[in-house]
Amino acid sequence: MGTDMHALGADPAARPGPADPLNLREFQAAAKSTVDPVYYDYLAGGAWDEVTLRDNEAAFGRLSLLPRVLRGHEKRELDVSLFGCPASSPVLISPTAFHRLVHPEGERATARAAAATGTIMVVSMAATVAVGDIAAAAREAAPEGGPALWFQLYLQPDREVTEALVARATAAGARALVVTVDSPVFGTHERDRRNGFLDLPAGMACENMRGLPGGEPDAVRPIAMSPRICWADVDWLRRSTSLPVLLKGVVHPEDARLALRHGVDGLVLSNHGGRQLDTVPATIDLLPDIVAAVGGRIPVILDGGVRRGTDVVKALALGASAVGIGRPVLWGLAVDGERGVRRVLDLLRDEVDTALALCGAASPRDLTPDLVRGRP
Ligand SMILES: Cc1cc2nc3c(=O)[nH]c(=O)nc-3n(C[C@H](O)[C@H](O)[C@H](O)COP(=O)(O)O)c2cc1C
Ligand SMILES: O=C(O)C(=O)c1ccccc1
Repeated sequence: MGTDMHALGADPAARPGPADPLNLREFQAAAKSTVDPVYYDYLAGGAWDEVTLRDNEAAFGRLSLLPRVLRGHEKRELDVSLFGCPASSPVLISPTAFHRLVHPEGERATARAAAATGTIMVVSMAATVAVGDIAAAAREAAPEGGPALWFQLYLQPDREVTEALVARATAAGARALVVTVDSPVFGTHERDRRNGFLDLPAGMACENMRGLPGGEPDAVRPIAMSPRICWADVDWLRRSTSLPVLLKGVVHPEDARLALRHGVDGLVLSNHGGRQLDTVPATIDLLPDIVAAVGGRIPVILDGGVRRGTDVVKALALGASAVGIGRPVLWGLAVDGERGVRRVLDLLRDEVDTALALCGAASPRDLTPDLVRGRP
């Protein structure tokens, strides 16, 4: 056959076997059959009735793509650069807690896959491996420098603690700080209540929280979610670091405008994968209003429900600079460790490449809002 139908299978070692997942949803199904059901519920679940959880994915399905034809390009260029960090695709790894729940190597394996594929990884403050050790694993996998790690944090009521966390992330080489602002309290996950999943199993801990100021040298401090956190804390952080500061979880256009006024460098448009306030709209439905509020002054990264290359193309066309994926990374990690995460990232990158070509686009820059239609 003259077409490149099976390009994915060109390397026999990488060729999927008959049972290998072929897309991100099949990775979820494969993970479901191997992960302890209590942990699966923790990862897959959302808050209250899980309306937002479902809608994040469903909303992409309500949008259509209207491709352009005869645009005469040879190859696609998927590379992007965000805050001076080059990446091989506009898909980055959103921060998720507790990777060791599904794989003994935990965040180390995820970081190796990110490094090997040229993907920006946002390390969670609630990682089960310390950020310095995650960075070391990434360096081993891509000794020539590799892609960036960013660090996600919840501003702690005790500023000394936040300062120490920022210092650790900075020392580890993190290139940006992603401050999650949608969690003044922790959302209610009824699946976890039903299952009695309240804490990490013995032998696992939030390693970034170990040995912080005000505690015993080896003690792990609980992560505080504090309703007292306000814009003054963002101003303080902005002054206390030279790293780019992004806010994750801004969904109201007025807050996007406030973020600009407070000198924030970027936004992650996120509803926390439907895990915080339930019934918040799907992020893809909010994107046009947030992009309009920001007016191109800072990048907007979207996460929530991205499962296909067409989802990525829709978000980019509507003005996102990049997208993040949360759960699919955990599914890959659960199924096959580093290799599984690599496969998830490669599959999605290939889908984006094909979807771009089919839209008549040579790069994300060619994607414009007129390519996206609401379904009648
Ligand atoms: C198991 C799990 C843990 C998460 N932990 C964090 C976290 O520690 N910090 C954070 O800002 N967001 C966290 N998130 C939210 C993700 O960063 C992201 O917003 C969300 O998963 C995106 O949706 P998706 O899973 O549909 O791709 C978590 C999500 C999941 C599923
Ligand atoms: O589960 C989550 O979504 C999450 O954000 C989190 C935050 C702190 C600790 C564990 C998980």
